[in-house]
Amino acid sequence: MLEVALRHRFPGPAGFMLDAAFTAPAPGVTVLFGASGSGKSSILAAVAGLLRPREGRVALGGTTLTDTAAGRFLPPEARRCAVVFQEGRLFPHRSVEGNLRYGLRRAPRGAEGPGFEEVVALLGLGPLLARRPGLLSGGEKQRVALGRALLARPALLLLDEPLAALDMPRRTEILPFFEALRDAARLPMLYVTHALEEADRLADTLVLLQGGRVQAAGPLEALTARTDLPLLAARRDAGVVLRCELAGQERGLTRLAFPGGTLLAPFPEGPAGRHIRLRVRARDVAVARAGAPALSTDNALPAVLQGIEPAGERECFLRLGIGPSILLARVTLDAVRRLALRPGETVTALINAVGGERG
Ligand SMILES: Nc1ncnc2c1ncn2[C@@H]1O[C@H](COP(=O)(O)OP(=O)(O)OP(=O)(O)O)[C@@H](O)[C@H]1O
Repeated sequence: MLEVALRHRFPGPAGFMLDAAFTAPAPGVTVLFGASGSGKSSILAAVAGLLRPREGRVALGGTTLTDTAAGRFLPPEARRCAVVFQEGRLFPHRSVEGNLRYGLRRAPRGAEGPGFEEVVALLGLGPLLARRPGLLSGGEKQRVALGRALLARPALLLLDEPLAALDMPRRTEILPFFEALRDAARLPMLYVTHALEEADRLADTLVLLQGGRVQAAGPLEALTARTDLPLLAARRDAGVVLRCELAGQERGLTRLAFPGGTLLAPFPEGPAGRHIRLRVRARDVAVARAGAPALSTDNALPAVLQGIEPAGERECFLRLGIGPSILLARVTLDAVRRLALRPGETVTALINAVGGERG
């Protein structure tokens, strides 16, 4: 378990007030998500020991890193936290291998963790070992920085917008490595981002921050199914993240199985059983009365209308239960009236998965 509770006012007449607390399972990826200036990096700095909060407690597993009430503040170098920043901060005069071996030398004696070969294979660094950082792309640099951090065998990996300096193609290229790391390393990670796509793909736990406070924290899927959190629900791409398994091809589309049903989507083919996450946007879901004629949508699933929740003046979210899974549909109040929808009844959920994004 990672426990964070901080109260800190930065100096200055209108000094920013951080007043944030959350707990998250460890190992696991905890994503701090919020707009610029919401306090994400300050929390990371406090966890790393780079910021000494006025009041607060930070603990990981059985180890208390900060406890101001007890006068405890472990210095950064005693925390076994490795940090990866936006720009990898590699040693320019050392080769990739030299940078990685530097990480290995920093590993505490007896600390468990992946070995050199394992990290090189996990992050695809083999062909780069002899190169100097100056000759690497931004994405390659970040993979090396990640490898170096891993080899120091940290108890906690802190990632401060590690993809923010990369363009979209590079991000797409490197995200699978972060996913592989999440799945392979039994390591707690605290990941700062303001990109929802990264949260969708990597988070086990999501912590939503606004103005230095935690708006909500909890499992990713549960938070994306809430309609009362403007940080998520007011977005154009508001919707639920479903954990799916690839289950073969059909009619030129990929079958994605999730608890309670399956969806067909134009998703890249992959080995059956592979786990993926799919964001099903609320505006890509509509409802029809059960037994309605087939439409152009590829997916029509029976669903229980669990609730009708406000979304602005003229629209609302329909909460749809499909087995144990929840989907949201964003529809007009007029549609609710026309169909005379009532919570508790069974409807047909029409899901246009074309717009759903891979995650
Ligand atoms: N050392 C400092 N002294 C004074 N104010 C600070 C200091 N560090 C951060 N702040 C202020 O605290 C607030 C939160 O900053 P922080 O960097 O934690 O936000 P963030 O969510 O990580 O933003 P970004 O996504 O832009 O990095 C900002 O208003 C910032 O100006």
